[in-house]
Amino acid sequence: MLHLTDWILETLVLDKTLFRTTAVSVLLFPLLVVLFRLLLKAFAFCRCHYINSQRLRCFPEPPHANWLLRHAGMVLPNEEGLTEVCKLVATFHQAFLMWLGPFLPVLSVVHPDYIKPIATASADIAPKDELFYGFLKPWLGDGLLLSNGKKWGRHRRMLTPAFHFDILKSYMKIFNQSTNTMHGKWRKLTTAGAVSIDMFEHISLMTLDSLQKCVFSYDSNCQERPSDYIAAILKLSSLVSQRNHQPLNHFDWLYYLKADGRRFRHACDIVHRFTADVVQKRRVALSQLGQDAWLLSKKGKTMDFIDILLQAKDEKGDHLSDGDIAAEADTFMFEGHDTTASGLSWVLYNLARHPDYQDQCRKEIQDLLQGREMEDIEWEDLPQMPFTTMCMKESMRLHPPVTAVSRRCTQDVKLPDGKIIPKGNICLISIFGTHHNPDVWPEPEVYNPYRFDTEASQQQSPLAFMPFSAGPRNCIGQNFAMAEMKVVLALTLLRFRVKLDESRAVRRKPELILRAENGLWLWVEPLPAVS
Ligand code: HEM
Repeated sequence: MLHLTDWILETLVLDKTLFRTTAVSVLLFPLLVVLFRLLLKAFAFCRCHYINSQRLRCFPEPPHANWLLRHAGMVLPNEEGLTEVCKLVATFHQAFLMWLGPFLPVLSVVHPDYIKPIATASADIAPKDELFYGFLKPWLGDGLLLSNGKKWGRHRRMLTPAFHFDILKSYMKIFNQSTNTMHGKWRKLTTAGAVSIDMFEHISLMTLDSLQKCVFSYDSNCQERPSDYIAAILKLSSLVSQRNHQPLNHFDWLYYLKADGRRFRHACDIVHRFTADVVQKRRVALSQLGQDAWLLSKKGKTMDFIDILLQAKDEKGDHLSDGDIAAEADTFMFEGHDTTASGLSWVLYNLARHPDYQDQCRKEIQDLLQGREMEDIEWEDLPQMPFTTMCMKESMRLHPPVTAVSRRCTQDVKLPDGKIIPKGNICLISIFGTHHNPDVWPEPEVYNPYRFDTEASQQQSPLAFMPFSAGPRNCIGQNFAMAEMKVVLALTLLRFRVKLDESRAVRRKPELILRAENGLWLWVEPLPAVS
């Protein structure tokens, strides 16, 4: 009996041990598999990284800041950072490789010959890289700026007619009106004489006002009284710029826990609600009236972007969805306001630094408008201000509103000297670097509008000057922007003189667009009307 009990106990103990051993091995096996897979992945990653690093060795590298961070933090988004870029470009005339930490190489390209194969490659071979634009996604969705592949191609074809000259022509009245509103404010501010004004603040509001009218036919009167929608766009632009420079906030889960993340969500909601509302109401009107009656109702009125996008059709005759139209409208509002405001603020700054050129522009515009009853700039006037246009271009060379665009090569890209950019790498097409490259533009820091006279321009590579980028993904709004900038600049110089405010140092600040730290302040002095 005793013997039997012992046997049972022994068996039980044995079974328990066996059970434990089996349980451990059942758990251990998948763990080992996972570990093995991770090891394989790490090995594959190291191998790829090694091969990629070897292939990238043909590109020169500036000295590392330290062995771990390598070049990270070497080019900061401030005045010193831009000075550093100029030094790098003066040393490496075509391209240079920088490592943002041990594993992320970024090839900066600063010469037209090197830029050509990347910028003109098909949008599939050199798509946009998300690293620099990712934070805009919750706001702009799959609009033209952020989409890639087939969707981008279809939308680009459908949206191109929206920027046809016939359409842009009808926006001239809006550009004149919005400028007049801004100047009305300046007149009030300068009743007692010249005052110092932050160009960015005033001009950004004015470009937003214009865009809201061109995109939605909506007059929020935002230049004179606060508008929730416009405040939300300004908030979103500044939050995205801040987030770019705060590495911890790059993690979505952390960012949206913080106050800034919540502010971002709230501002996105305001913007999306406004856009969706306009699109929906317009869609209802179109379906209630029918295409023909709806078009008839628009006769004699300005067709805004929403109207044009509602009618846009692809090759199969399919229309854009409401969501697609909203994303494109939000993209135009974002991409069109700060860029144009930056271009305008910097040209006024450059003309304030060069009063002789400012006078020459003013004379050109006075001659153009001489004897006219209305002080309006007409569509036909735009080609009639060659010197003013040269000054604008030279300003966008020296202070490009967008300083760089990024691409990720999905195939090896061959450069003219035989070097290869290996597939998978990020290329930063440095617009600022190219515009400041002494090999491309002698004495690059000198503001000289004559670089853009007809003869000199013909001798330059078309990629030496590319404020609007180049190739298939260039700026779709460049003619819109040039027309608006010419109207605003011409009317401003006609009515005001701008001078440097020596008490406030101007320090450049490359964010999503090129700004000035603490604003760009100029003295604005009203001019007597010329009869
Ligand atoms: C001075 C003013 C402007 C400058 C300097 C400028 C510059 C640029 C640049 C450099 C790009 C290329 C971005 C990239 O490749 O990552 C771009 C793209 C774009 N721009 Fe502009 N822009 C200006 C005004 C405008 C305006 C007024 C609009 C619309 C109303 C606009 C709409 C767009 C859109 C939708 C894209 C994306 C195009 C695509 O990827 O197919 N831009 N812009």
